[in-house]
Amino acid sequence: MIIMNSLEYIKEDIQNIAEAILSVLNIDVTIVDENLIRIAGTGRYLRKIGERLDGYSAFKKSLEEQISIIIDDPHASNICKECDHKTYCKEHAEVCCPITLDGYSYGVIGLIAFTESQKEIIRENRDGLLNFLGKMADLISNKLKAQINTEELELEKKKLETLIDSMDRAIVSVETNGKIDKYNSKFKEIFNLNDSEVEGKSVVKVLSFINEPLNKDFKRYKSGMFFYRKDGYEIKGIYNINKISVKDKLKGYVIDFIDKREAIKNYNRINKDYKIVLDNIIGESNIIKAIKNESYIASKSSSTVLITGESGTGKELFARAIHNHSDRADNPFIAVNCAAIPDNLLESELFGYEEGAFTGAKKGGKLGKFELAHKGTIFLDEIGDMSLHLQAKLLRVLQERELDKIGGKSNISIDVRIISATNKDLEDMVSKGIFREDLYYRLNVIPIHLPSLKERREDIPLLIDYTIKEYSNKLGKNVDHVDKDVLKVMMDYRWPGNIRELQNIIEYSINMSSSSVITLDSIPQKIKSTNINELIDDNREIRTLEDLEKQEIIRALNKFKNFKKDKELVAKALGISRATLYRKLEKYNIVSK
Ligand SMILES: Nc1ncnc2c1ncn2[C@@H]1O[C@H](COP(=O)(O)OP(=O)(O)OP(=O)(O)O)[C@@H](O)[C@H]1O
Repeated sequence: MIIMNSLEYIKEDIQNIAEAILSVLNIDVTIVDENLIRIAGTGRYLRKIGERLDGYSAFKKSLEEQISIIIDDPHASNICKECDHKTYCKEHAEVCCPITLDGYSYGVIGLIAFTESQKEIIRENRDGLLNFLGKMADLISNKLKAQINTEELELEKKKLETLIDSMDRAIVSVETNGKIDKYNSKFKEIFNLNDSEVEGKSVVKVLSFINEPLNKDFKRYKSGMFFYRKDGYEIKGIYNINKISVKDKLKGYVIDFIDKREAIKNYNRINKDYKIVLDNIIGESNIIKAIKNESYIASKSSSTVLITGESGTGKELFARAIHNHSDRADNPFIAVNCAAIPDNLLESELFGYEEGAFTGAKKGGKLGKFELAHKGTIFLDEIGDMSLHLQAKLLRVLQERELDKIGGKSNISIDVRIISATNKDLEDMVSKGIFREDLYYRLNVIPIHLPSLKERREDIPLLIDYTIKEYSNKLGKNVDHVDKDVLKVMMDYRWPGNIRELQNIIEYSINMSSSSVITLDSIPQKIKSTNINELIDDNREIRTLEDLEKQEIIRALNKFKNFKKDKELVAKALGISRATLYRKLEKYNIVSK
């Protein structure tokens, strides 16, 4: 919208003013705009509205020099002598005055005498008329100012409305008595309301959960969780109430609301540009290529995926890429680290609870990660750390596709794809009875095993290159490669922490580098002497040989348990005879089928 700051836009008012002046003074009036185009006029000037005053004239001088001019004797006037219209001018006298606003000329208003008697009026009232015309010019410029202000306000209002309407937050402003004043479209949308249910209504009638914070305990509840129900429609989210004060006087409130599920969806949408896809995962080794291929196939299915691999091998990265290639990509990807949350909290984190489920339960209850991941993917990282109690609950969710919330009266059906990951040997845990076998099979429909970095050394140069770029950028340095000695050391190193460790080492080295190349001087000491470090780095408890032997036998038995000639295969795999195998089973008290 362009602000209409020209007399053209108030010409009707100006014409009324011209006619009013004529009726009082009985002298013709004409008004031109900043381009000397006549926009109002009386008498013979009425027909000339819209015409332009060409050439030099008193009006032009008045406009350009912002001065009032009075001509009561055209023959003696210097202005008239120079005027381009002098040969056919029928004017006997004139008074004109510039219309200015904020130092800018918007036009000129003039009184014109076409008869001797009109000329006499001008002559006799020179000062009075000049003063009067000045007042009329002010009247017009004030009118123009009011018009500009109104349009500016209108423009600001439109901008604000558009801004507020395009927000992904619902917003409502209320007066001090709680009456709804303004709201945006998102507000109606998330609460499933139409204008007639909102306009002028009391906010606590529309949203009962606002009653307490607004009327009882503002300090305590100025933000909180809400649960809203209307005709079978339900949403949960978070509200914030802000006071609006003018000169320390409370004038009302602005309340904003976030629909939790939508916020997560939007988060995912916003991050779409940075969404990891399989092509962005660095690695050209055959093994990684094969895994990318398996992952792509897995992304097109809704079966569970179990990603195994040492810490830092990219399990979460692959899980995200699988989600992003799937038809769930527009819905949430929710990652939960089962090892990082204490067991009693993990249950409510995963499954949520209803309001009043237990002492200390939050008002409005809590949405569980499974609910948040509805129609998307949940990534259960470190699944091997989940307690048996929660394993049983998870199994139920997998089997029934329903959630049984703590304190919930009814079950909630969910549509979530499960990808889990672990760096533990789940099969071993199953054999020891610390991971449920039935759950293991449910989770492991599509197994993906990520190799450690040392198993795909050919990818190390690529990863170094990529990571240098990433961290050089982040740290504002211009390091761009490693020299050949560093490359050799890095190719030989054992990388127990895999890619995460490689990132850590590159970040350190970039910090230590003073040129564009990373040399042996800038890399950490620990990776320079691989062999010694292998010994130092491996902090695992030393196990007895008997213990190791027992574990390997159990592993082999598990591996071949579904084969007919399992004992023969086990013995062969262990490099011992069947008789020795039986002896050892007895020795270690291992019961097998
Ligand atoms: N192939 C890869 N290309 C680029 N970066 C990678 C690659 N694989 C992993 N990374 C990066 O390495 C880091 C560790 O990856 P991620 O967290 O996926 O590993 P993880 O196996 O899930 O680790 P943990 O078991 O410790 O949770 C992340 O910063 C990730 O972006």
